[in-house]
Amino acid sequence: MSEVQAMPTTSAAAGGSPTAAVQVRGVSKRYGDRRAVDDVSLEIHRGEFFGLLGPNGAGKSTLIEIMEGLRRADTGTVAVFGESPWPRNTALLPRLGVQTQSSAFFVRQTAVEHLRTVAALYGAPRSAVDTTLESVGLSAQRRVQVENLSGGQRQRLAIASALVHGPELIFLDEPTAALDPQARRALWEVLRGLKAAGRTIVHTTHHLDEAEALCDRIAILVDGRIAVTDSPHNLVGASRAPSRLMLPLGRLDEQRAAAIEGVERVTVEGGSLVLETHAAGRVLAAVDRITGLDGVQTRTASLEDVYLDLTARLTGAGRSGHPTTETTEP
Ligand SMILES: Nc1ncnc2c1ncn2[C@@H]1O[C@H](COP(=O)(O)OP(=O)(O)OP(=O)(O)O)[C@@H](O)[C@H]1O
Repeated sequence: MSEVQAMPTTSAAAGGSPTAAVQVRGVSKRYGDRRAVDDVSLEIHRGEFFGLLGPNGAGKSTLIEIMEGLRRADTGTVAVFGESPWPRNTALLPRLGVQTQSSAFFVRQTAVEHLRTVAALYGAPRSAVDTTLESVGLSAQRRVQVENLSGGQRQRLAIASALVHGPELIFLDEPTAALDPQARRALWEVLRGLKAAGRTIVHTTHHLDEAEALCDRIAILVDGRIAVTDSPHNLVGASRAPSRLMLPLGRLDEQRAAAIEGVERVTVEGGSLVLETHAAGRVLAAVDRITGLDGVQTRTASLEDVYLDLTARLTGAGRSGHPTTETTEP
């Protein structure tokens, strides 16, 4: 993990909210007949770890690219540190770190040469190259040509390229998509270090556990519109998803389990008898009386449950089916 410099406190740019890193107001974007982003408004606070979630094709990349100044919105306004990122705003560039799903590389260079080139383009110190390579776990591959890196290693290099110049605002579009579990967890620690140092992070992911573990707030985008914005904690707390009690098969027959007061559904999943309930305490006590609690596992609602429930309700629903519930501020 590299050393991360704490952010100096900067005054807000003229016209921007002093607490906002990004302000999006009424932004829409069409590709032909396809409305990829539809009247989106949101505010990302300085120092916040903000997650953008949603099904494939929901418009996450389009929205993030508009915030980065890589795409132009058809309508609406975007302010990044109080300034418009479009047309390409060179004053903003050193303050932004951008990893896209199709990051470009100097493929004939080695990993370290590539990162030195990126660092030089931003005027970043050469010393940052080694610490950044180390932070993404690429020190051992520093002399490997970019074209010979594996998919996951290239992805780590793309992340390093977004971080090497110490940006204040970091956009990461599915940064852990191709990473193995260890690399994914190691990147979480890098990102937590950046957040602790006061950086603002905007992150898209399909890993709900990742969003739950890292994000202060998330927005769930469905069909180009924001369905909900809140902290994972609040969303899970307000969830209607049931708790699940899992018993080793053979401990309790299905009919008897279904007869326990408070049990709403009984299924068999991969060697377990699963009892769904909104009265976990009562059902656990009943299970304890019948068979004891040895080997019984419980799982309460997670962000994944909230996400699946929400997207199932909204996907394919008409436009009127989109409640926009901008909720708790951090
Ligand atoms: N350059 C483009 N030209 C035409 N249509 C596009 C273009 N880019 C995206 N789209 C369409 O716009 C919609 C939103 O795409 P976008 O890539 O923003 O979604 P996403 O939420 O990032 O998806 P994923 O999770 O699969 O990366 C999709 O229907 C996609 O096919």
